[in-house]
Amino acid sequence: MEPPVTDADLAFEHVPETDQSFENALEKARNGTRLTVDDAVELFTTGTDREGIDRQRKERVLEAADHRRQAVVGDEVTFVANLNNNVTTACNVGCLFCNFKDAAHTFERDYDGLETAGFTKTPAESREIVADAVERGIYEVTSVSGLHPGFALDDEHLEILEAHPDPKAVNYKPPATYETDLGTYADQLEAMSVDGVHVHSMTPEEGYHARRGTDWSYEEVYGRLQDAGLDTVPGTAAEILVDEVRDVICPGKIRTDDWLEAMEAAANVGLGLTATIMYGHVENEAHRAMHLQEVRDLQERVDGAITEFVPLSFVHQNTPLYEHGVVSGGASRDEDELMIAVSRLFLDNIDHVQSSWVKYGDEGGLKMLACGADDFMGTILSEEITTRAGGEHGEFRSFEDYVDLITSIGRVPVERSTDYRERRVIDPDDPPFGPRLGPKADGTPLLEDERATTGVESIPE
Ligand SMILES: C[S@@+](CC[C@H](N)C(=O)[O-])C[C@H]1O[C@@H](n2cnc3c(N)ncnc32)[C@H](O)[C@@H]1O
Ligand SMILES: Nc1c(NC[C@H](O)[C@H](O)[C@H](O)CO)[nH]c(=O)[nH]c1=O
Ligand SMILES: N[C@@H](Cc1ccc(O)cc1)C(=O)O
Ligand code: SF4
Repeated sequence: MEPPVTDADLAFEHVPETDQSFENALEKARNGTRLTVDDAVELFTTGTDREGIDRQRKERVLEAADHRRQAVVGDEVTFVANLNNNVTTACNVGCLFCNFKDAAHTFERDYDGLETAGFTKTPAESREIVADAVERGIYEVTSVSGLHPGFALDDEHLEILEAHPDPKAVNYKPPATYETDLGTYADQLEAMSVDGVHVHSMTPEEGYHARRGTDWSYEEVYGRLQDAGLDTVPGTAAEILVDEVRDVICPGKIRTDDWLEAMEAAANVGLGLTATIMYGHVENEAHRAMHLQEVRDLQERVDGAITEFVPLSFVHQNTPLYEHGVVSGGASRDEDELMIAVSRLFLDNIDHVQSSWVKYGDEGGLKMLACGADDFMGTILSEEITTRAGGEHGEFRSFEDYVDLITSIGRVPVERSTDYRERRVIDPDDPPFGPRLGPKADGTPLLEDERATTGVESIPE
């Protein structure tokens, strides 16, 4: 066997070295001049002229980002009443940062090994889960899944894959090979479209899977998905948009150019987008800055279709990267704060920066709202990706939790739709707080149910 790669072995072409100074970069950030990659590197590192993070300089970066947030979006902190309904954990892509996946062969009918800990849902099961949640008042379903070899876009795609001369080469096995029939992407999207609920699904990696073995363009694919009920696309699978980093953490995944092409195509057919970065593993500050540049450029090309930027702090505990000793942990709190702040300052064409309580917890999440973030994610009801990687911040936040948390830092709680077009300011003195924007949202609180009882933190004083 090959010896494991370690931090020390990673000789990247891109390193955090610049001709810029920290003070110049900060001055530009404060006066609103568009930042360059070098400026961002200076801010991320709090100056390449010094080793480690300089706390005083860091505070000045955070303050500049907090001012910018105030100028762009004011004091409102938004969140959405949503549900995560991921369809399957079966995936053979093998990303080394991921513990959401389970080897696809463990889902086959004739597999006789240990029962898989993962799941596959039929379209009918998905529909029931979404219908229950809509009944409780949610109005968005986020659905991201493993790349199950039996998953195809629609019946026509299935026929093409069936006729393929080398199905293995296109990561295809007939759905009948598997214990549970998950239907097609179109079936799942149609099933989840209950009562006009907003369906946020089909990352660029899933978009790629939905066209494998065909000559369809991403426009064709996203157009068909939209017809089946897709409303917006989560910009995950971005990880770090620099191929030398992808080569280490996700060699089986689509490359940077493919990710950008898929996002642009989704926007071209009229779908809204979010964008993410998954940071805190092997990448350095130059990679983070280059990623921000890719996202800012993409936002120009798609004419503002990206509604929010979501920094996802790498959760290391149960992942191959950590278990194989490639990394010794995730991002530090200082790095998390700087990630949010530099995102706010660099991405001058994206209005909203999300603070993820799944990744940072309540206390950490509130801190991020003072470092440039203005959105606090959603109620989600269920969470598998972070939890399976070892995250411990739970799977649910109620509207009561949100109102308590947001008012505790003197900001204004606002319920929003996924695309931010609908907003409702919540009066903290007038409970119950909702949700109220959904088809069945009559203001009744979304109470915690048995699926969502793990690890919900108490609200900080
Ligand atoms: C688990 S995948 C599911 C969708 C699809 N398989 C894909 O890769 O796009 C969604 C995203 O979760 C994030 N993710 C996975 N494992 C993570 C971890 N350990 N820490 C933080 N984020 C993680 C990654 O950014 C990944 O793109
Ligand atoms: N940040 C995470 C999300 N974000 C999704 C949001 O809840 C919402 O769907 C989005 O803001 C739509 O605009 N979801 C997760 O499951 N985990 C996260 O860490
Ligand atoms: N589900 C992803 C996060 C995510 C989903 C949708 C988004 O729009 C943004 C982020 C995770 O847990 O890592
Ligand atoms: S991140 Fe997505 S593609 Fe990669 S292994 Fe996990 S589920 Fe599969």
